[in-house]
Amino acid sequence: MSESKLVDSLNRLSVNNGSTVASGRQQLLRLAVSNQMHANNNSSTSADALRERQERHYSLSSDGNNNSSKPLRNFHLGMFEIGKPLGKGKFGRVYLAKEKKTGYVVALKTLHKEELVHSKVERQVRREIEIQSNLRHKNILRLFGHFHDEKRIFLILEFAGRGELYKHLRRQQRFSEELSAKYIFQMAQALAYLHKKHVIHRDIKPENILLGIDGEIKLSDFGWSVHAPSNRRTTLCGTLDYLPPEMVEGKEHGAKVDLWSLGVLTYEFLVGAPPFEDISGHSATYRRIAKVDLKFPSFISAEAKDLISRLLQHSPEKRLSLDQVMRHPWILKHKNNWDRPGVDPQ
Ligand SMILES: Nc1ncnc2c1ncn2[C@@H]1O[C@H](COP(=O)(O)OP(=O)(O)OP(=O)(O)O)[C@@H](O)[C@H]1O
Repeated sequence: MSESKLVDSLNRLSVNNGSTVASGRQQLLRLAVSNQMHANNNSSTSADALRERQERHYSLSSDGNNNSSKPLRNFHLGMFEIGKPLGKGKFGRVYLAKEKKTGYVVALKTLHKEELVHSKVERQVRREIEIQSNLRHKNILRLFGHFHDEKRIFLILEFAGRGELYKHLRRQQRFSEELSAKYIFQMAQALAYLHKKHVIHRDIKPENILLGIDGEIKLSDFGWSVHAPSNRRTTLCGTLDYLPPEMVEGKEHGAKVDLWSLGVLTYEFLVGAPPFEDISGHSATYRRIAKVDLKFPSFISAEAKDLISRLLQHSPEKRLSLDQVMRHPWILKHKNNWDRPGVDPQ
């Protein structure tokens, strides 16, 4: 199908054609709820059906062998009813879509091959697909499968009903200590799962986190992630504000980079801006990171300061472990209040 025909079909099939932004959001939440009800009513859920189909037809192995992730002619565009665009990525749009057979709602991400080649990121995308499709955790966005046509690659992703966490943060400016603690605990659980599978994410930031229908964290964007054996990793990647000293200084790095970024994330949730941001430019930010030039506004609690300072340690070995994060007094202090109405952003 050509791009214009696809857009045409989008307009005709739009799940939410012509409605206002507010009612659009409600509509999306309803769809996510319908996914959940679907799941509750069937012993074998639609998500399971999608996954089973994927697993039967994609013999993915974790050995990093590229041939193993070649899509067979299983999924194709005709299997989906395409709905409204959910957002725009660097290499194409993301659409709401429904698998016709099961009625299961997913997010379909399109990547234009030509643009991937032009930006020299084909290997990165292949790695993202290989890594993400092997992950199963409630706080990690599922990649059910992928397929391609002549011009585009399509990723079949779990639909995150409450959208980007970044947007909620910008709208609220900063999160309460309760909500921040809840998110950081869920992030620590997701990272513990990844690290156990020897995967380092390396690009943790609010823009790469989505929220599920119950307001739960869905870590996404595995474009910079790597399988972490014992070899050196010195590629400079990630967003400046979240880079740990060892990467700024071009040294080898391991899973502890994600612990540093978790510290930056905790700070940004509570303060509304990352800790080493410097408007005078990149080299000033680099210098502040290398010096761990950390300052707290007065409204941050002593427990939160303690956790952040123990994560933002220059030396990777000195950073807290994920287990220690999950058992930290700041987390324990707020744990009982997480299910209280009014904690989650609306
Ligand atoms: N699974 C999803 N569920 C709901 N909305 C999504 C989903 N995936 C993406 N979106 C929406 O689409 C937007 C763009 O998608 P995405 O974040 O993947 O693009 P991107 O930031 O350019 O990522 P990449 O760097 O991988 O290209 C997001 O900001 C989000 O609003």
